[in-house]
Amino acid sequence: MAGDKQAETTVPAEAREKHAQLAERIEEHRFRYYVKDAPVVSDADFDRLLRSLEALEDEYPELRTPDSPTQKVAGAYETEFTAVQHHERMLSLDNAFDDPELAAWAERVHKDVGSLAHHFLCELKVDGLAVNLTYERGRLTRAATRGDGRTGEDITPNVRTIAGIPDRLHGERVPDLVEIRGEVYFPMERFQELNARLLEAGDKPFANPRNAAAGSLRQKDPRVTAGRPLHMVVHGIGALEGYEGMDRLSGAYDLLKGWGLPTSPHNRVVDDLDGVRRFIAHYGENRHSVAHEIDGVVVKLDEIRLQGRLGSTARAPRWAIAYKYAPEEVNTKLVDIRVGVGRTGRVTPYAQVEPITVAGSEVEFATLHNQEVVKAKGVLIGDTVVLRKAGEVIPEILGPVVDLRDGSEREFVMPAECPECGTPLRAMKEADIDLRCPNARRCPAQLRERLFYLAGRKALDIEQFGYVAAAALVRPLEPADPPLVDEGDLFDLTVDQLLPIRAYVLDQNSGLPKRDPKTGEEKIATVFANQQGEPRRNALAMLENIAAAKERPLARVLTGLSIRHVGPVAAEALAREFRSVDRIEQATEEELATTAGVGGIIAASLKEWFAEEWHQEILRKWKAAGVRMEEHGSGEDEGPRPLEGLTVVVTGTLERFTRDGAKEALQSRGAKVTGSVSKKTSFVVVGDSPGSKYDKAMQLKVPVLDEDGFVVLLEQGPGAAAEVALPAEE
Ligand SMILES: NC(=O)c1ccc[n+]([C@@H]2O[C@H](COP(=O)([O-])OP(=O)(O)OC[C@H]3O[C@@H](n4cnc5c(N)ncnc54)[C@H](O)[C@@H]3O)[C@@H](O)[C@H]2O)c1
Ligand SMILES: [Zn+2]
Repeated sequence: MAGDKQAETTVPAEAREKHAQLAERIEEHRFRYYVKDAPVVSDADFDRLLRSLEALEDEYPELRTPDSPTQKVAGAYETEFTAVQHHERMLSLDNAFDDPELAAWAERVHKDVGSLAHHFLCELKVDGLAVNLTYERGRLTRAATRGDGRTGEDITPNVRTIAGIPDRLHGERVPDLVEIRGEVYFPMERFQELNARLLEAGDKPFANPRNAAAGSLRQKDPRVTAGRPLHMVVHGIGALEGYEGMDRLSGAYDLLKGWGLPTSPHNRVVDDLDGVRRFIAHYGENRHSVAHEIDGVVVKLDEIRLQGRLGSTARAPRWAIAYKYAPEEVNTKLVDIRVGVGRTGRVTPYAQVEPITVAGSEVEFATLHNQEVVKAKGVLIGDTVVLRKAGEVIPEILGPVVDLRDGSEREFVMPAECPECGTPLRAMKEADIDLRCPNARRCPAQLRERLFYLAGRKALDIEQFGYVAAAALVRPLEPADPPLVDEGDLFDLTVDQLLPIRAYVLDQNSGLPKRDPKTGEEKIATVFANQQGEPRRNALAMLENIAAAKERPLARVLTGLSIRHVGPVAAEALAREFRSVDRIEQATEEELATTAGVGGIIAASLKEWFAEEWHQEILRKWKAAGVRMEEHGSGEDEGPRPLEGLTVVVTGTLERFTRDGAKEALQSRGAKVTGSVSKKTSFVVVGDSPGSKYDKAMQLKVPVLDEDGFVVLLEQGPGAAAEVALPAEE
């Protein structure tokens, strides 16, 4: 192609120029990534750059010269480490970003192997740094980074400090020479701690765990590496001498494991593309059940001879592909650090970032927990930061991209006063890191959060009573006096009180006013009335739902009071034991503390709560309004309690019930549900993968019910259930 003069002239100067620029940018990012261990763009952004270079080369194949960044394994740099040759080349991987790309790869494989039997080996793509270990006659003689695939950096002394990498292979048939390829990673849960330590010592924090792995391993002084919690997972074999008979890669891994190498427990051989898809889907959903970060799945042809038949390009093997998951990390700007006030007055800093889409949702705020965490992360306002959104978890900031600082960044200072009511903040106990706003009753933020919680699913479950309504009732712009100064008057609200209210429309994530996307102005609304000044339909529904909520069971009412530490589970236990708010109040701390599911901390917290005069007033007002503050008497409206007196343990996963659902079904029929099996246990209900409780039941000869037996117990009672219980055998 290079000699094709005619074709060369068809590349417009513009495209040539663009290609050169892109290539240069890519090389610069690679240098920052592989040598400095401090990239300034996210992997996703980097991949996009590389892909646009590829697209350009697809259009003008003449641009695809051997020295293009698309054609080589990145990493040929002069560094402070000694350069060493790999016996066999270390390659990169081709990527598939979606199912059609994966299918196209599988199709090519099928075509190339023809009718020969073959399997796919699915592995997790560990997000770390590639290393090559050379074992000669079973002894680790050298460890190197990948480098440009032929030549890497000698990091032998560093690698020797990693626990889990054997110095000697054991077993009988150890080869004369073997190159072991694998990934070194830094566990996510140790990452923050490392940055905190680095900052304390005046060193630069890492932006994410991958950089921490690379930076920890590529240390001039191996003692530094030794102090870092690095791990390795094996994912390939290079040169091999003096060993015959490896025919499947999966089998080879078993062999390596036997020699003492850290192989992955997650690898799986599947028969076809559908099996691959299932593996990909499974780990897409369980990405965080694994000890290391995953950025994808690597699919390999398992038959080693067929691998040889497919061969490799200059950059990557044809017999493997990396399926990439949607990135969970992005880089964005830390616009500000604000503080929010929670239901219990706790004041927590949170990050406001330039809005960005990550893992499928738009993110503008990320949690920062407390002022110590802000410090430990080493982020400054104005920094470019690495933001991570893992699954359903609240977005978090991992670390700053220090190399992009320009000096305009500033440190966050925790405010001394509540941002919403101006009360001086303080720690409630001496050792507390958390600061709180002590104005519990009237702080608009605390009251708003309490009301929102009270109306939520876990408490009184009042539909149409959302965050915007809570905010409007507590701190309207008009009228001057808010309808609610605490939750006492909630059940006495009237339409007439609602109609004149004008308020900011607040965003539930930030507690800040929402903005009009067009004008950028803060949204203000008559929340409960339409333009004619008539009540909105959902405002009327809200009032109806508030009235209906007076009839909620005691546990929900208790939960709704926002008593510290009294969540739905404790409330349930209290309601069951004491059956009315009055009796809970009259109980001694001792009695409360010894109640199953309550305990000392909750008992003390309850005593504190009842001692507060304004709490008493809430109770008086709610009672007067007709809120039910006791369980209905043991009689008609409670329903029969056919399982009264039984103690039941549920273990393992049931198909037709969630754990909570099973528990509730038992409790509502009067049974006591406990966590451990004893002689007093009436039945043990056993689902899938039950564990030690099942063994214990067998040992103590407690009747065991499977899921069908459980249904019998619920529907027909203990007598019938005993008939279908598994015989308690020796
Ligand atoms: N942010 C930046 O500035 C920047 C710069 C350069 C590269 N990068 C990132 O680095 C990656 C590109 O590097 P690459 O060329 O090494 O390609 P790659 O990471 O996409 O794939 C190849 C590598 O995957 C690793 N790997 C992990 N698990 C594996 C397994 N089970 N089996 C086989 N290999 C496994 C191996 O180390 C192998 O070298 C991309 O994610 C890219 O975004 C980022
Ligand atoms: Zn306050």
